[in-house]
Amino acid sequence: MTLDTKDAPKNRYAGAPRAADFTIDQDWASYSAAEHDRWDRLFRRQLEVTIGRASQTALNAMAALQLSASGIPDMEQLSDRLEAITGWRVVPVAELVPDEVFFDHLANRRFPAGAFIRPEAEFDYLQEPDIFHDIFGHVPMLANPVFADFMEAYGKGGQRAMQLSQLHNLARLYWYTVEFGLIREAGGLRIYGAGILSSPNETVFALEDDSPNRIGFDLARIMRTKYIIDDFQQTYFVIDSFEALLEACYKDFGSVYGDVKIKHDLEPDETIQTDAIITRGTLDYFRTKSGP
Ligand SMILES: C[C@H](O)[C@H](O)C1=Nc2c(nc(N)[nH]c2=O)NC1
Ligand SMILES: [Fe+3]
Repeated sequence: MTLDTKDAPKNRYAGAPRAADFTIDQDWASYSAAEHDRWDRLFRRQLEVTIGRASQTALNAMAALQLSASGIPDMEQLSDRLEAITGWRVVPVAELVPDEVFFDHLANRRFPAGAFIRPEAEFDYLQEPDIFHDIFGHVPMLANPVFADFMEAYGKGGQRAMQLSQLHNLARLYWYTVEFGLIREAGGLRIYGAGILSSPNETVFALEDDSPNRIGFDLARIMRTKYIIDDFQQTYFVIDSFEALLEACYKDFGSVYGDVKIKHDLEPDETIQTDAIITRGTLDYFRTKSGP
């Protein structure tokens, strides 16, 4: 078994022929033994750290979708299992797609997943979403009917937000829920955000470190809150249930955008009077990071 040779392209799908909707052929047979082995090691490590920390919804869905350490999933076969549960399919793309393309796929219950797997050199951390982040992090939540409705509604909301040029506000909702969301469950706070679920260190940090704030979900507050893209989050927002999240998003966003537009943006570590503070963070991690 040969590990990635150093001159292996970082993303061998980068030049793949793509359709108008940016989808490509996953060409599952072209994955190397080294790539399948990397999936298996990522999967085993992450499953171990997510047990007891991930939302029960996500863990149940992993079993229902037969996600396992048996090599990189074939998105067609995985989609057939997912579609039978919530009507969603996973479509292969080479890399990040333009926002309007992303929203159109979500609005049609298609989740664009990167077909490439991170190179060995980026085993622990990579910036853009690869197949492990997209399938281990995002797909299980799409097997939950309520969350599946929320993601479709988000796709439709995205197209409108672009017309109203308030996409940055909606992208913050995606960031603080779909990517970095926490939920209150019987056993305490649990994780449903894909960006956390696919990161071994942030899975522990998000629930157990004293540094970050943990604040009750508030739609307009979230739309005003800037976020960090290259480190742990300084603030996590907590929903009471996926039903409550969906309910909150059935509001007319037009009026919410109006409110948000006239108020100033909030820093990622800021807390305000109206916050439902669950844990007030020490922010120590960030203070030490940014030097004495
Ligand atoms: C829209 C969303 O907020 C974000 O900007 C995007 N995410 C993604 C994207 N494209 C892919 N493939 N995966 C994403 O997660 N394009 C845009
Ligand atoms: Fe993601």
